[in-house]
Amino acid sequence: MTGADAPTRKRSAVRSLLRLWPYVRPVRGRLAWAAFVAVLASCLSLVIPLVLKWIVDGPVAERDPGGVWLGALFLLLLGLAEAALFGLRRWLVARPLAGVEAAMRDDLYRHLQRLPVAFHDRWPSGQLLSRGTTDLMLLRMFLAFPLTFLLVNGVTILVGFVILLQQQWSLGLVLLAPAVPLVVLCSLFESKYALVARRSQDQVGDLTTVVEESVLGIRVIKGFGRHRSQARAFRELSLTLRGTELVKARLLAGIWATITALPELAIGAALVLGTVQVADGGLSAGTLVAFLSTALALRWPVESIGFLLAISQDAATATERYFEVMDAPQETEGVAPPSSPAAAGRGGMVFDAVEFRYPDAPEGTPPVLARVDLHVRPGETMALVGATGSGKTTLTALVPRLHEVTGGRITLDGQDITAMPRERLRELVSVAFEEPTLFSASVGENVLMGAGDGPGEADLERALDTAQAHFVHRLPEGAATQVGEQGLSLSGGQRQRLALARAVVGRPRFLVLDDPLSALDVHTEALVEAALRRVLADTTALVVAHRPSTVLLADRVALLSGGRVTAVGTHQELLRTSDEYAWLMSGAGDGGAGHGRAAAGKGDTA
Ligand SMILES: Nc1ncnc2c1ncn2[C@@H]1O[C@H](COP(=O)(O)OP(=O)(O)OP(=O)(O)O)[C@@H](O)[C@H]1O
Repeated sequence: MTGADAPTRKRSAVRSLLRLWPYVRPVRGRLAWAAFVAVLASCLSLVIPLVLKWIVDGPVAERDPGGVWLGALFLLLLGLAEAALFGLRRWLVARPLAGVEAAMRDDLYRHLQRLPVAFHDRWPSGQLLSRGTTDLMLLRMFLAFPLTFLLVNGVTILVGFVILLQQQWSLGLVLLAPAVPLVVLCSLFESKYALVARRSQDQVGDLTTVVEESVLGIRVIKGFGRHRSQARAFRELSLTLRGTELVKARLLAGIWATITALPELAIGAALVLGTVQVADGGLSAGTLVAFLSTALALRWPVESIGFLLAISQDAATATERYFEVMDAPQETEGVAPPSSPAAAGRGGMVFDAVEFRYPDAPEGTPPVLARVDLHVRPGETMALVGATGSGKTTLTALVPRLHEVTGGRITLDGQDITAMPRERLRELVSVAFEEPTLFSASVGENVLMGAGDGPGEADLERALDTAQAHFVHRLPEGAATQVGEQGLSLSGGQRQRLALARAVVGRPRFLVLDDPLSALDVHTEALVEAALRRVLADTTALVVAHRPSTVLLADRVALLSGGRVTAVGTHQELLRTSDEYAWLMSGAGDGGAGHGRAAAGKGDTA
C-alpha cells in the first residue's frame, strides 16, 4: 500500500470517526465534562454584550459613574471566569487523551506483531510507521480540539442566534442569510479536502519509507556513492508532498476566506439597517451595541468552522488508515487437514506433498513449491541444496509457519503443524536466517530471546559456546554489551553467530537454519557444526547449504529443483547420481558452492 494506492472513493468522515468510540468510551465522562465546561465558557462570552447593553442604556445614559464601574467590574469577572474555564477544559482532557493515544498505539503494535509475514512483505514499513506516529497524533489533536469545539461552537452559534433574534428579529434574519450558502460550501469543501488529506498522509508514509531505507542502507548508499541520487529521489517525493500540502492550503484558504467574508457582509448590512432603525427611534442605542457585540462574539465560532472541519477530515483519514492495518486478519491457528497415512506415525520432520504459492504471485505462474516430499529422520541433519531462487528459504519459512502451506502438510514427530498452537510450534522449532537480525539490546538479551523465561546464565554460555561466539567475552561488557540498531556495530560473521546462539539456546527439538554460517570461514564453520552435533544430538535439523563444507557436515542432502525434492542421499551418492547436484557443488552453478565465499574469505574468526 503506497500513496498511489490511496482510495479515491467517497467515504463518510463521521462513519470513520465513529470507529474511535471503543477507545474514547473509557474517557467519555471526562470529555463530556470538558465539553460542558467549554460550552459554559463560550456562553459566558455571550453575556458580555448583554452587560454592555445594560451599561449603555443604564449608567451611561443616566451619567452614573458608580454604575459604569460596577459594570466594568462585572465584565472583568466574566472575562476571568471564561479564561479559567477554558484552562480547566484543557486540564480535563490532556491526561485522558494522552491515554487514548497510547492505548491505540499499543494495540497497533501488538496487532503488527501478530500479522502474518505475508502482510509485512506487502506493506512498506514507512507506511506502518506513519500510521503509528503522525496519524495517531492527528487523532489526539482531533479529540482534544475539533471534537469539542465543533460542539461548543455549534451550541454557541445557536444560543447567540436565539439572543440576536430576540433582541431584534429583523436584524437577526439578515445575519442568518449566509447560513445556507455556507452549509453548501462547507460540504463541497469537505469532500474535496478528504481526497487531498488522504493523498497527503499516504505521501508522508512513502517519505518515511525512503528515510528509513536510506538510514538502514547507509553503507550501500555511501559505498556506491549514491547519496546524490538518493537525495534527488527524496527531494522529488518531498516536492510531491509539498504540492499536495499546497493544494490543502489553497482549499483551506478558500473556505476560510468565504466563511469570514459572508458573515462580515451580513454584519455590515445589519450595522447599516440597525443605525437607520436607531435614527428612526425604532431601536435603542444600547440594543444595537449589544446586537453588534453579540454578532462579533459569534465571529470566531463561525470562522473557526472551516479550520475545525479540516482537522476533522485529517482525523477521519488517519482513522481510516489506522483501521486499514487493524482490520488486516491476524495469523490464524489453522485447521489441520485429515491425517495422512504417509505422515502419521513417522518421527522427525516430514514434508508430505507440500505445495506453496506466494499470495501476491502473478496469476498463471507455477507455485514456488509444487510437490515437496521429504523425510528428515529424528536426530538427523539434512542439508537442503538447490539453485538460487529454487525455493529453499521459502521451504524453511513454512516449518515455523511464517507462511502457510497452500497444499499438502508438514508434520513434526507425526503431528501436523497446523494442528498445533503457534506458541507450541515455535517452542519446538528454532530458526536462524542468513540475514541475522539483532535488536537494540544487550548481546545476552538478544540471544536469550530465543528461549522462554527459563534459560539463564549457564544456557547463555552454552549457546555462545555452541555458536563459537567466544568473541562476546572480549566485548567491553561481555554479554551485557549493548549492540546498536540491527547489531551494526558487529561484523557479519559475529552477528550470524549470535543469531545461531539464539536459535540453539532453548535446545529445540527441531532446528531450521537458512544458510546461517555463510559469513564464517570454513574452519569456524566446521567448529560450529561439530559443537552443534555434540550439543544438539537429539535435534532434527534442516540446513540450507550453498557450499560443500556445509553439506559435508550433514547426514544426508536433499536437492530442491523445479519445486520438488528430486534427489536425497549422502553428498557422495548425489555427486555420483545427480548431474545438477554435481554442477551446483562444482561452483559453476548460479548461487552454488561459491555462494558466501566472499564473506568467508574475510577469515571471520574473531
Ligand atoms: N515474498 C515473496 N513474494 C513473492 N515471491 C517471492 C517472495 N519471496 C520469494 N519469492 C520468490 O520465490 C522464489 C523462491 O525464493 P527463495 O528465496 O525461497 O529462493 P532460495 O532458493 O532461497 O534462493 P537463494 O539461494 O538465492 O537464497 C523466487 O523466485 C522468489 O522471487
